[in-house]
Amino acid sequence: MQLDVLDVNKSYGKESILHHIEFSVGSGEIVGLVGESGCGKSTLARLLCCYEKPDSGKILFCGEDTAGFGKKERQQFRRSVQMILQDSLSSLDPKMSVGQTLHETLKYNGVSDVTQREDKIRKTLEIVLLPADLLEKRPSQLSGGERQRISICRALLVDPQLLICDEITSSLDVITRYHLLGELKRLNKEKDLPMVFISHDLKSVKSISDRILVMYQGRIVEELKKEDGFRYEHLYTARLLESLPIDHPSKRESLVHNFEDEVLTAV
Ligand SMILES: Nc1ncnc2c1ncn2[C@@H]1O[C@H](COP(=O)(O)OP(=O)(O)OP(=O)(O)O)[C@@H](O)[C@H]1O
Repeated sequence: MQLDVLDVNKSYGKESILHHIEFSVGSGEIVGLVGESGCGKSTLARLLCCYEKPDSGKILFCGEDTAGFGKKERQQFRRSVQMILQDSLSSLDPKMSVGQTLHETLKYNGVSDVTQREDKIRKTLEIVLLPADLLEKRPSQLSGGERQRISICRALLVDPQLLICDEITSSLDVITRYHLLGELKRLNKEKDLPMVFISHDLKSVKSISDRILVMYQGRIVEELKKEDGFRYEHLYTARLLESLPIDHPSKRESLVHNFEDEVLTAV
């Protein structure tokens, strides 16, 4: 898998949102994307998934220009590039049990055999560490963390080549958040699955990413690399890092560090 974003620009009406965006995601890489609210992260995510088109510039998926995709190619692309959103409750059908939703996903993607579907769902639930009895429940009967794992499970069912995660941990408590990050990192290692990980939470982004792109007012202003200890030079990045909320008491703080260490040492 190779995703190349080449000089992408995007406006809504007269408002220019993205300016000369350029980056690549290679096989097995996790690329973090951070920036203050409104800087264009979700807009970029929608472009990456082909839900919207850039005004100019190109997005190449495995060397193919996504703008040139016909209906069939776009369908195949949407299967290959799965987006997981923050609000997992609204992305799951409230009238369907979790099991029905997962079966529908596989049916839609051409798996007509029920036994095959059951087998795949069971194996994928194991990956996200969820028990099979959750399949009977409706989304409203699950915790936020369980719903988020179901969203990840649904995305994984179709064997994606790239995951785009947009603020998927922000509504979770700190323990569930770091468990999920650990699972995503494990998946990345086991399946060589590349990800674009968008978040306001720099701690989460640093714990999971190989590289971090820093966005400011629709531009990528800096790229931080894990091998350089995510060293930054831009004043804006310093402000982003320094304005991290430290609103938990010291015991909670040390728990966060322990979980971070766990995530980092488990991989
Ligand atoms: N469909 C749209 N039509 C018009 N303007 C839009 C549309 N979608 C986003 N915008 C504007 O584009 C800008 C960037 O929005 P975007 O949601 O991409 O930012 P973000 O960095 O993801 O923000 P947040 O971190 O708060 O989610 C905002 O000013 C927003 O109002």
